[in-house]
Amino acid sequence: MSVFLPLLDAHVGDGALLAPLARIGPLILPPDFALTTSIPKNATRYILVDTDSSLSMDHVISLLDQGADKVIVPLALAKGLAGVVPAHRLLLLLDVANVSAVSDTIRSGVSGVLIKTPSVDVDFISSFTRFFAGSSVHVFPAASVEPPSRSTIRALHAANTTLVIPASLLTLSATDAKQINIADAFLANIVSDRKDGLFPTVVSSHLDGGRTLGLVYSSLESIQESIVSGKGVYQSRKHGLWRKGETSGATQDVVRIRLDCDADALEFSVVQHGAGFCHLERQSCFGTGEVSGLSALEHTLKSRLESAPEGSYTRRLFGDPELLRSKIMEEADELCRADTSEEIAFEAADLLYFALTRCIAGGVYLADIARSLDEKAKKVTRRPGNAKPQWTSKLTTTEGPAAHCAASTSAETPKPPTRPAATVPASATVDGAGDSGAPIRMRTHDLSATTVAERAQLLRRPVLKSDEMIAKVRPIVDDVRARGDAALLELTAKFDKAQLATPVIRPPFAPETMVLPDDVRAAIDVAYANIHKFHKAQAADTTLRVETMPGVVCSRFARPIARVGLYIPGGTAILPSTALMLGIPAQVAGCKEIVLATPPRPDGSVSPEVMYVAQLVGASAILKAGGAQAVAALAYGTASVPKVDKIFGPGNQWVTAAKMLVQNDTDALVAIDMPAGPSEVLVIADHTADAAFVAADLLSQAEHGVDSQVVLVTVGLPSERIAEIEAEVDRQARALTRVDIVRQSIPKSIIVRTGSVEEAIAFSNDYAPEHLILHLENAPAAVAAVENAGSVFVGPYSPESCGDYASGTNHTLPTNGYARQFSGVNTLSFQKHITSQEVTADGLKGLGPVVATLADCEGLDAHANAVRVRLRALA
Ligand SMILES: NC(=O)c1ccc[n+]([C@@H]2O[C@H](COP(=O)([O-])OP(=O)(O)OC[C@H]3O[C@@H](n4cnc5c(N)ncnc54)[C@H](O)[C@@H]3O)[C@@H](O)[C@H]2O)c1
Ligand SMILES: N[C@H](CO)Cc1c[nH]c[nH+]1
Repeated sequence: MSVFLPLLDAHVGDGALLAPLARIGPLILPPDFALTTSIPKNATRYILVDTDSSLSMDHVISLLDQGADKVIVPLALAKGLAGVVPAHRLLLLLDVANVSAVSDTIRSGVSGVLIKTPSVDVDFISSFTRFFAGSSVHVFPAASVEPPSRSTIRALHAANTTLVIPASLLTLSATDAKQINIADAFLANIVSDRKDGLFPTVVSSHLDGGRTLGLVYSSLESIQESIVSGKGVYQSRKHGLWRKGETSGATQDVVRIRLDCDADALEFSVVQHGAGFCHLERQSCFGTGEVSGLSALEHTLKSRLESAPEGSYTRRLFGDPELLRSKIMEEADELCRADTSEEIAFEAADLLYFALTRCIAGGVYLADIARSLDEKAKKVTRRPGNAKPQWTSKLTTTEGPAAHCAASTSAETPKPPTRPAATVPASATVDGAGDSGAPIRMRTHDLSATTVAERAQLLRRPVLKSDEMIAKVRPIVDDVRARGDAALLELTAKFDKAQLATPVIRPPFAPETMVLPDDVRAAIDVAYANIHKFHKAQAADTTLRVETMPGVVCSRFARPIARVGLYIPGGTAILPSTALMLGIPAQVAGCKEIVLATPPRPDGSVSPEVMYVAQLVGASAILKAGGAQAVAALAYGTASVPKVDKIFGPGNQWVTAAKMLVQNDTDALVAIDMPAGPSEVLVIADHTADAAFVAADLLSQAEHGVDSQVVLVTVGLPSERIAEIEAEVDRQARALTRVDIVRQSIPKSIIVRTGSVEEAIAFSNDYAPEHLILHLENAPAAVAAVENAGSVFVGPYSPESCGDYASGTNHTLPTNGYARQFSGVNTLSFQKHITSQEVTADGLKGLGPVVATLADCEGLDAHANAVRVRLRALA
């Protein structure tokens, strides 16, 4: 049981308390601060969801999934969560007045309670702990503004309760009338049964599964210093204070300090550096201290990475990632085929050797793997755990088209691993082999039979609520804002699995980073030319001048936005086309700083296609980061990332929410292009439509992401024709490399039956699609009725793909119904307009009295005076 629990909030000063507190027990944190990277990795986190919080049950569960150890929730939430979340992860937040109102069901569904009381009255508190026999009871005197005394902490502990102390009452300095030193609080209960007053202290190795390293002694002074410094400091019975490793270099990082059950001995869990803990230069004072098994392998691999002898096989593996990959696959296969227990152990050992080599090469150690396992064990939401199709299919090596760019790269060029291959299973073959799942179907609705409410429901998109997403991205944005590059690099390692030395690269970009097959380069060049031509024609490069009255000339002229950030998504697909669509108008508009941000691949590189486009559009920097962290870095700038004035580009919900968040922060002083979201298309089809064309158009958007939505609006089509289109969707979908994504997006999509072109267009105008495709007998005539759409594709030979890549129009378009009020990205999005006016003396004689009268009317004398003082001078 902890001696006390600190309650922290996002305003915990400079954060100096965090690491020392994390060494001595769990931290209580508010939800928006709980998962930020400034919380030490070794911290045990209890998240306090206060009574006035609007957090949903799903959100609370997601906090546990993301690694919170426990959540402390009010009664209303506890009622829903008890039985859903394991009791040992759930604590109940209660006001002392409501203690007796807690039902037995709730009591058995939680492992403890945090009770808010006005003050600390130990007798009173003891009287109600019986309601929670067998549970942990934490007491929070919410109104208290004075620090607790050590005797209060002791008394509460004796009553089997733990005191909660807000961070504002805790200090690293000496205890005074306003704050208590954290070591004083931690040691409030400690008693020595020795004459010299010291405490026996067991030192164990955090990395070697808690192996005992030795026995030492601690004093109050040494413990205090260890808590604050995080280094192993003890009390030598002969020489006084002993800072371990001060002379030998064998220092220790303290991960955790614990008191034993009767508070007369301690355990220090440490990471030992140098020759070892023992003065005989051994790991442990008990035995020779030689490590074996996985720890021994880790030691060997680490030293091989630093300096492997010539001819070492491990050295060859570190230098040849392809060989290492093949060996991992081979050994995994052999392990699955092994029969006897001996064979299984033998093959598993081989697999672990290659797997650990992969980890060490990537800077990952056993402790990181253990941490990841622990994090996974904390997840409350379980996945079905089905194998990805390429591992269940008999045909395991089908290469999807995504492999094309890399596959056709010349032999000398290192083959860039294409991200889609890693995240999207290349599962299906053209005949759909390997996938015998249910038909891939949309839901059909007849517009004439729907109520007003049902119609409104059809117009909605299947996206998460933006306020929930904003709450999720806020800690990431705050972290990058506070810690700049350090946070950016950590988040990139976390979410994109790339270990970078620096997040930014600047031109000239190395030619070997842009090596492309000839056909890909030529296609990019044609797309560049078309998009450039169309966007150049949009540039506002002449000054508008209008003489509104004699002698009063008003003008308007455009200037480029100086610094722009262009987000190029990279989670599930590489999108050089988006780099073209954002980079070209920025270049045409004359923006001086063009920062292109995109998530790096796990090896830290950016795809050669995106690199090539970056060079074509004259990017001044490439930020190798994705998600909310990239958006935050662009908005606030870091030591290496230039701050920008406007952020453009599509992205997943993390990107979109972060854009919305920074846009609303006046400190960031940053604009965004539009609230873009998951891709969507609405296709209107009549009797002239080709079923295969229609199906292909629907799927071209459905493959973008699981949250993409596609809508088919039919005009007077009988059921058999609709069935024909549905069969085409199913057949074509099974042939796609991204069939797994389509399987999730298509069922969320709809077919809407209408009786006329007018009815169909009216529905489309209400839906305001990002893309509108017209498969109509007289498609060009229908365009006149289109009121709301991002971009329109007219007639059977205008697939949306042309606009996505190369016809010349832009593909960064408003989604989620925003086409009602936003245009797609265009050259003017990168410019701002300045107005000016020049009024002659005669002009002022005519206009001045009008202005003065209006200023008088508003009671703004100084405004009127600015005119009258001149009119008097002219009189
Ligand atoms: N409207 C358009 O013009 C257009 C064009 C192209 C793509 N898109 C859309 O862009 C999106 C691209 O999404 P994507 O995921 O492939 O790439 P992305 O680059 O938008 O997102 C990847 C990043 O998301 C972050 N992320 C992922 N999971 C996270 C988590 N759990 N916590 C915190 N951060 C997390 C990571 O930092 C990662 O780098 C799709 O929805 C697609 O439909 C839209
Ligand atoms: N269809 C996307 C816009 O919604 C853009 C895109 C990129 N690559 C292919 N298509």
